[in-house]
Amino acid sequence: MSLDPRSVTVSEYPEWLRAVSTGFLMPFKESEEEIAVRLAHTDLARTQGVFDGGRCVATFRSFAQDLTVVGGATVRADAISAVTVTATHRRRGLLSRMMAADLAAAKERGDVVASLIAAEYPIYGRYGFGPATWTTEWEIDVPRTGLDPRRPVPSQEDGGRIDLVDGAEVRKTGPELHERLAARQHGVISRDARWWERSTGVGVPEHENWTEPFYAVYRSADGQVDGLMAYRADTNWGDAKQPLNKATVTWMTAVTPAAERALWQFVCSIDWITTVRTGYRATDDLLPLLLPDPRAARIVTRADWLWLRVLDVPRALEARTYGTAGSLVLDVRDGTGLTAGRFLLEASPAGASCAPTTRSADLVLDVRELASLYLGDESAVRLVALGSVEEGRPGAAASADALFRAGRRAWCPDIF
Ligand SMILES: CC(=O)SCCNC(=O)CCNC(=O)[C@H](O)C(C)(C)COP(=O)(O)OP(=O)(O)OC[C@H]1O[C@@H](n2cnc3c(N)ncnc32)[C@H](O)[C@@H]1OP(=O)(O)O
Repeated sequence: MSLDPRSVTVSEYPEWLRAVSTGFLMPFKESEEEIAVRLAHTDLARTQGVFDGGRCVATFRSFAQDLTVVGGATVRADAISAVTVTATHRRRGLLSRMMAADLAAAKERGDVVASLIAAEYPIYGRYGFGPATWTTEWEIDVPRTGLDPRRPVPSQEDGGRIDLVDGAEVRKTGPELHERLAARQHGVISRDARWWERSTGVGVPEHENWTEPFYAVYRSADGQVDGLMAYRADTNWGDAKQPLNKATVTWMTAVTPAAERALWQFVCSIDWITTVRTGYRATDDLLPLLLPDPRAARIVTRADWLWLRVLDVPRALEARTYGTAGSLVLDVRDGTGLTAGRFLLEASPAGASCAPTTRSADLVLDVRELASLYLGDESAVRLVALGSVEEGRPGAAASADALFRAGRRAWCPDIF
């Protein structure tokens, strides 16, 4: 029997969902109601499966996403998720076929990039994806921070205030705050209403054992919500009756340095809390330097995060802004032919134009290296040193870095 990827029907969807669980090595526990909720949020035309007899043995889905690029504009991304091939059917090319079908449809639709969070580093480079953002998690040894436990937070001079709020308040104020973050932070992706619901316990399946976090909101002196933090705490006490509780931040959004400072110092000031785990943050997060002793924050995770695949070089490069004015000829190699070609980029801090050219190339690179350069998070000079980008003109990589690099690192706060 031929094993061909195809879109999944409504009646096949529960079996498809079971296969996703199997692929991710998780028991399948979804109730009929939970399956119906998931189905209502799934575009079956973009949900692929491979069936062997009655059994689903491969899964893949994509959905529309907006990605903030350098300068604050957004591009439409083909967000890829739920990629699995059951162990019995692996390494027969099923992922490659599902990926090819999805990327071709995304190109046809006019999506500018494709995006995903890679389970393992070696999987997606062959399809033209490259790591475009990185993430870092810290663990803070609170007694070592140098923060004075006798003082209130935020400090009286700040004028802002922190309040604990409930999930309904988070659903009300969170989306606008995220929009403000997206307008200033490249690498941020759109969140739909369901993200806010699930993050506050609405519609979370019982078997996920969700527990309500604490939500802290920071309001500036003029009453504007500039930051939100969700955290949970454990109940660890030492043998000598000392509190040794750990707070784990599940997510934190702040759009001003004052909000960032106040929320981090707040969570580090809660009585009993001796350890704070920050969750996945921007690699250049202000956090360590907001503490009197930054070494109190120890890096526990540093890893690639959002991977991109450029589908339309001119539109991708025209959407972002650049650090300086200049031009660059990029010879982009793309094994699939989706967006190969030689392009002249004429860039400036105000914007750019990009079009096919016959001029000689300044840089020769694969489309996956372009993905890593796209949000300014990788250095062309470094990629030349690694042998993965070739200079057609001496000094072209340094010129590319002057154009592409941004003042702050790219950061994607979400997983999908
Ligand atoms: C966005 C997301 O959802 S990330 C989640 C990805 N899913 C998982 O990690 C779940 C567990 N793993 C799996 O389900 C599968 O092994 C998959 C989806 C990673 C790969 O599916 P397969 O059908 O086996 O891949 P396929 O046969 O198309 O392989 C294509 C190529 O990638 C290579 N490849 C596939 N998976 C891996 C891997 N994990 N590590 C290294 N190489 C890999 C194959 O060797 C093959 O190489 P070749 O073209 O040189 O011959």
